[in-house]
This record gives sequence, structure tokens and C-alpha cells, in this order.
Amino acid sequence: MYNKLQYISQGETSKEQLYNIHQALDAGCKWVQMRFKNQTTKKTFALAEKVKPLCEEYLANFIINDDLHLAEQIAADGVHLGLTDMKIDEARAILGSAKIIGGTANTFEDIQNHVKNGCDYIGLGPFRFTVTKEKLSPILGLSGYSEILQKMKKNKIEVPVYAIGGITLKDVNPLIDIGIHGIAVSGIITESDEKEKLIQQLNEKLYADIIV
Ligand SMILES: Cc1ncc(COP(=O)(O)OP(=O)(O)O)c(N)n1
Ligand SMILES: Cc1nc(C(=O)O)sc1CCOP(=O)(O)O
Ligand SMILES: [Mg+2]
Repeated sequence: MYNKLQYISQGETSKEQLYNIHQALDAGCKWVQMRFKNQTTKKTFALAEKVKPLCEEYLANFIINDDLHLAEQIAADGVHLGLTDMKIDEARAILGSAKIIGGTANTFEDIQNHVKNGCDYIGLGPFRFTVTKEKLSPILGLSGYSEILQKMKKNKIEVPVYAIGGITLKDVNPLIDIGIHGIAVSGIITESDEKEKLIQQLNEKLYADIIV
């Protein structure tokens, strides 16, 4: 089962990215998606080369946003692909079955397509407005999520769905109650002054149903 909390990295420079990722790992994140937009191949490669051993040290999964070839080159654990990125089935043909491939969805039909094409998990969003990403798809809100998850159930589509977009601690319980598997967050972790406490609180809510 994939970790229920995915941290999506932030930072304007490689230094900031590395710092933020290191802080998130130190605070207990076990899954990092490196998202470093509008950079040269050389810069993203250099950053990924540093992030990979760091994630290994912290026993965290490491996936790359957008760039399948970078994920392949540095043998990351996988890749996250959006609706305008490389198609999931093409990516699967290149990466093989052992790697994680996540796909962005905004509608039930997106999820149907991704599952048909071999996607491992879905990033469904946006939950609400966020400044982290430009050109957002239509905002879903809790009712949008609920409608989509009900359609999945009716159609017996089983794939872990991660809520994304402006997620905060107070959103976790209602999202879990409607059947969301996990959350993918960026801003709340990057900006928190008490990252360890926040991650512990998020995990307590995300894993509340797991009996230990
Ligand atoms: C877990 C997760 N879900 C959705 C996204 C968004 O991907 P995409 O639509 O390709 O947008 P960018 O992140 O590339 O700007 C994601 N990255 N992760
Ligand atoms: C990267 C991304 N994708 C989204 C989508 O809706 O597809 S929302 C988003 C930003 C997530 O960061 P934050 O937790 O700071 O809002
Ligand atoms: Mg993308």
C-alpha cells in the first residue's frame, strides 16, 4: 500500500528545493514528488541526483513530476504525469510494471482512462484554489470528490485516490470519510514552522482506521 501522505516539493532554486525536501524528510515524510517546474534538464537532473540518495537514507519513495526520462535515467521509484504530460500507457511501456506511475484527474472519465492505461494511483484535484499551481482545472470541493468516488464504487474501479490542491489538516477527516486513500500536499508542509508535529497530525488522521 502506498504511503497516504505525498509531499510535493517546492522551491524557486535547486538549493531551496533540496532544503525543503530535506526538511520534509526530517519531519517524517515517506513519499516525495520532486516538482521543479520550468528548469533546464541539467538543473533538474542535478537536483534529482541529490534527492535520490536523500530519500533512500530516509526510506522514502521518490518520484519525479512530469519528466519520465529523468525518472528512468536516475532510477527513481516512479513518475507523476498530468493530463497534458506523456500518456500513462506510453510511460508504462517504458518504465515497466515495477515503477509507480501516478496520473492527474479532474473527472471520473479521467480516472477511467488512467486505470485502463495502467496507472497506479490518481491525484484528483483541485480540492480548492491553491497558488502552488497555475492553470487549475475546475475546483471539485468535497461534493465533487464524493460524486466521483461514488461513481468509482458503482463501476468497481479500485485505485488509490489522493486529494490534492489546497489541502489542510482539517480537510483530512471529511476526505477520508468519503473514501479518499491519501493526500498530496505542498504548501502546508513547506510553510509549516512545526513540520514534525503537522506530519504526525496528518498521519494520525490518515491512518486512524489502521489497528496497530
Ligand atoms: C499527486 C499529484 N496529483 C496531481 C498533480 C498535478 O499534475 P499536473 O496536472 O501534471 O500538474 P503539474 O504538477 O505538472 O503542474 C501532481 N503533480 N501530483
Ligand atoms: C501540483 C498540484 N496539482 C494540482 C491539481 O489540481 O492537479 S493542485 C497542485 C498544488 C498542490 O499544492 P498545495 O498543497 O500547496 O495546494
Ligand atoms: Mg505535470
